[in-house]
Amino acid sequence: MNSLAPQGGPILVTGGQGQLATSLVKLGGARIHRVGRPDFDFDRPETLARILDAIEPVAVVNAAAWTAVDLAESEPEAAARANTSGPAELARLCALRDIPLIHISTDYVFAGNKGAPYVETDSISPQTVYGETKAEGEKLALAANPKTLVLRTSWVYSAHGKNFVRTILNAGAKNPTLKVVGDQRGNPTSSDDLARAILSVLAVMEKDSWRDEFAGIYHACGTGETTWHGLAVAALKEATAYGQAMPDVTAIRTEDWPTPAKRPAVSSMDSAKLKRVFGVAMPAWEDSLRQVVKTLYSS
Ligand SMILES: NC(=O)C1=CN([C@@H]2O[C@H](COP(=O)(O)OP(=O)(O)OC[C@H]3O[C@@H](n4cnc5c(N)ncnc54)[C@H](OP(=O)(O)O)[C@@H]3O)[C@@H](O)[C@H]2O)C=CC1
Ligand SMILES: Cc1cn([C@H]2C[C@H](O)[C@@H](COP(=O)(O)OP(=O)(O)O[C@H]3O[C@@H](C)C(=O)[C@@H](O)[C@H]3O)O2)c(=O)[nH]c1=O
Repeated sequence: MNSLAPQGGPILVTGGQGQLATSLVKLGGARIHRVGRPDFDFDRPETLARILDAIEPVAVVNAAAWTAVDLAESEPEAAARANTSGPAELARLCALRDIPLIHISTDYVFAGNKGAPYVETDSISPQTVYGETKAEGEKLALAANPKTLVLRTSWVYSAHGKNFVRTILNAGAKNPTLKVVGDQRGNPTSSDDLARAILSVLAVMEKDSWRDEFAGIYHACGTGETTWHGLAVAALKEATAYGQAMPDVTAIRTEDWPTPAKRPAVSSMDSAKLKRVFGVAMPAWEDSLRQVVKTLYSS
């Protein structure tokens, strides 16, 4: 993978203490300038221009989002400010300043019934408020700034922040039995891998200068697919190397774990375009999971 040249202007990363923003800070070096609330707040759109003008970035990565999938069902306006109108305004302000924008989106824009990994040209059909607000955000960001790349990722986990892997490891440490949905499939993605991919994309964009064909949608998720049950079992097995007891993990059906938001059944995505255009290959999710579990138990 390409790495970002140490010289060059600042890269603005939104998303505060979130998973991806934290990985970008950890891996991106001195050029990464992370912002979060209250300084940069999609609920207060006037903060956006203020930050852009204070930092004068050469590129922006928007890793800020409303990611509470179930809560979005009852708080659609707040979710839309973070995922739709906020990113649209950010894209508009970037366009006025001729700044490329990498905007992060999700597999939950898809219905989950294709029966094969989704490619970028497949039609979207979000089933949740979170998915709808992200889908609208993609569309408006692409329309507002001709230098927008939308990177759709999925099932993001890391040693920091709130994510399914950490939730399951905590639950497994306390309970001898767990129940996890085994009929939803997707591609687990390490936030460190996603950060490395984004840094490589930025490096190519800088080295080659902007080309119009860079703009558009890309899928960027861990290689290989599994179920939430498969991910839970793999994480818990890795943790046994660090003295954790292995609980009994039962695979259940979606209807046996009722949630306000209806998640897609199979939302796997094909990341081949990212490799084709930027030379970026996403690592196998099992290898990255091993690293994350190691980090969690060594810290
Ligand atoms: N997590 C996942 O499983 C997946 C995530 N994605 C996408 O990847 C991107 C990064 O996700 P991830 O790092 O996991 O998310 P996190 O939930 O870890 O972090 C998101 C951050 O966004 C910030 N934020 C939330 N609302 C607002 C707002 N109104 N204004 C400004 N900032 C806000 C918060 O930062 P603070 O409060 O610190 O300012 C929060 O820490 C998002 O676009 C998400 O939709 C896609 C697929 C899967
Ligand atoms: C914690 C837990 C969850 N589940 C189920 C609920 C749900 O169907 C599935 C996933 O759980 P979560 O709610 O943790 O994951 P969820 O919030 O749906 O994760 C999603 O987040 C957003 C931000 C994205 O963009 C998606 O790519 C995806 O990562 O697992 C169990 O079956 N057992 C459990 O113990």
